[in-house]
Amino acid sequence: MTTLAQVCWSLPQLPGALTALASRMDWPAASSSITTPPANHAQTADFGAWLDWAARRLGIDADETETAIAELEPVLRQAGPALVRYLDGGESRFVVLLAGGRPGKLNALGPDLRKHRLDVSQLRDALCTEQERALTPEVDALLHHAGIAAARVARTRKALLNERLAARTVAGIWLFRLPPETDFMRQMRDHGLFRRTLATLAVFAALYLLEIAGWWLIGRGALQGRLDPGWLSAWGLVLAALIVLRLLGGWLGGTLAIRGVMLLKRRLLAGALQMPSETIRSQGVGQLLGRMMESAALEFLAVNGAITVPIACLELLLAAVVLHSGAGGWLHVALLAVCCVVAIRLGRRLLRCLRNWTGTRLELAHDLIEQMVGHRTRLAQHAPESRHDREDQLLARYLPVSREFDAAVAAINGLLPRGWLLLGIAGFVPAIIGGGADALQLAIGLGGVLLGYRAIAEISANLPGFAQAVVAWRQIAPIFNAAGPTEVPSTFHTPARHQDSAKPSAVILEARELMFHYRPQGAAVLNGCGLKLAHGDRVLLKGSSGSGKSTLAALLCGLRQPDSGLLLLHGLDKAAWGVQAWRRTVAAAPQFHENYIFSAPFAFNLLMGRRWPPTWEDLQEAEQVCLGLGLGDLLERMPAGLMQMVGETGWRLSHGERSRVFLARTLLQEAHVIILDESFGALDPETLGQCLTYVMQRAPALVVIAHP
Ligand SMILES: Nc1ncnc2c1ncn2[C@@H]1O[C@H](COP(=O)(O)OP(=O)(O)OP(=O)(O)O)[C@@H](O)[C@H]1O
Repeated sequence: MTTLAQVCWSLPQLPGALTALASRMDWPAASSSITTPPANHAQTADFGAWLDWAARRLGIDADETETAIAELEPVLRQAGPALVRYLDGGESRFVVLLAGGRPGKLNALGPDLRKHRLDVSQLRDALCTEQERALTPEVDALLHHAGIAAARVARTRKALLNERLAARTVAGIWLFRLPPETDFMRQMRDHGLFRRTLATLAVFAALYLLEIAGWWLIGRGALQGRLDPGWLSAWGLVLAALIVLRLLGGWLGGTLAIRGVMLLKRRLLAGALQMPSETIRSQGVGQLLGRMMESAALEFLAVNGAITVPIACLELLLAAVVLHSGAGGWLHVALLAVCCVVAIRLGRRLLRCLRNWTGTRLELAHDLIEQMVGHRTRLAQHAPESRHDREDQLLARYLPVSREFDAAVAAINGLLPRGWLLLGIAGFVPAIIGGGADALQLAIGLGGVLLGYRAIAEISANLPGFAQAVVAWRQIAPIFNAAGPTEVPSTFHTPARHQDSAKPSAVILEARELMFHYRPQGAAVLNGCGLKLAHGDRVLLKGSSGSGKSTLAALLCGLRQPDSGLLLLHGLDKAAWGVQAWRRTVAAAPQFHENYIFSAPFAFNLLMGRRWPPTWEDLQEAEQVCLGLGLGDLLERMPAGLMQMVGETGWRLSHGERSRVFLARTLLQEAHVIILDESFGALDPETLGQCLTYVMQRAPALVVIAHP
């Protein structure tokens, strides 16, 4: 039996373990090199940050999961590929899990680079050892007190420990998953979508063939007067098989849709988060919201019709084969082809109408949101009689377009299936008049017409949804394509902490000859701009409105990239740091109108730049910072204190309170450089004095943008 010691890896061996796993799994950047994790691995956050970096170097995501001990075994069985950390005599040990496994067994990659089967209970016990050890004296005391017989002590102790531990959680399991920005085909392949599509189509093809066989059995038996028990039982068997196949096809199609939608949603979310801020700004909330609503059309199609339309096309092909062998022969096939041509033309018309309708609808949605956001301004400044002029104009444009779209849908739903029935019946006329067809051929022809009717009815019902998805795709493709691989620095940097930068006079941030344009042809907003910031520096940046102060702040904190010039943080550029580490080290509070209080607990609004959920120490520090910024009174007044819901739907903070939350949020980021962009404007002189003193005490290096 494989023991845990045979498959475990030590901390220095981890880079080797991960690269071996990467090449085994064919991860997108499997050949990238990774450095050894920080020696001080007891700090979980540091190790997590290293693993996150190492996984991203190899082209994968590492998601840490925390699981209840009661659920641990099933979670471990489903986890691979994954990394599990446990403690052995105070030392961290790691197990690399591969996908798959048998009941009760895990597939683990050992240091000999071979696959081993490991009992899941061994790993579970190793993960729970520490917690079990802490509980054992208490449980033993209970057993002693209850006078449990010596022979039963071990079993009872185990049962009691299991019960006590069930609700506790275990951390240290990292699941490796392809990131949503990976090539979509690769993701579909890895999630088995191609295999499932083929299996679904194969099941439906078998289903239709069986259906035809069923007709053939019953039709031939009836026409030849041979409906004996043997024929009937064969027909019954075919019907039973049809039910099973239909259930199987439905299940396959359903799971295919759910997996497809999940992948699509992850990708869209990743794309939305990676969209350049300039694109987001230039499109406005309304348009973007409209686009995201469009994605619902794609989802609806995936769940309801993505597989139905191809299956209906398959059915149509079968109908053509059956019709060809029936009384109508080639005439029926030709009539079916005519029906398909009409369907294509109607489909194209529908697509055109839908594009117009969607464009107008999105414009309407965008306008509505603009009106809602600016409602108070409109109430105060817009003459009441002309307040709804624009809405009226948009509605006047929307109504005819909407009517045209409805007519196109009605034409497809009403005309196509019924039209085919008429054509199908007309296709029998020459055979009946000529008298060349026997009853069997007529029956086959009729079966073909009905099969074609079912397929055409299915296509017509799903065509509007299909067209909607095509149009929606044009809307959301930019979001889908915005998700791309992010640059991962070649070396790992331990997350920033105040004390790391605390060497007096050490230069933290240096900018030389920075140049920046918002538009390639426009004038430079910054030209030849330089700055040197050392630990303990306090810099006031002032200048006329529009002179580029906020732009410089955006360059320094890594929100924007300079067109030319040199920007170094602790002597390294942004490529070496990676965007995330850079932005953790240089924190900026945007101007008031660009900052936001989220509808969430007050503590979330304070600590969102550090981590969430918070540790106990985070909450204590957040409270201290609030006291330092004069928010202690507010904390006392809010019934739930730090956990009070604030924002649009919660406790409404005053202008000055908001500005101090923005200050606290930035200070709590543990950055080396703090940049405050006009953060004190809303404060009365006394509070301003208190906040400025506190910020000066706390910030390792400070840049204040202000109009003093
Ligand atoms: N996204 C943008 N696209 C084009 N031009 C922009 C953009 N953002 C800012 N600008 C322009 O760049 C110039 C510098 O803007 P910036 O916000 O940096 O000035 P500022 O010194 O911070 O001004 P203020 O003191 O008024 O806040 C301004 O002329 C502004 O209109």
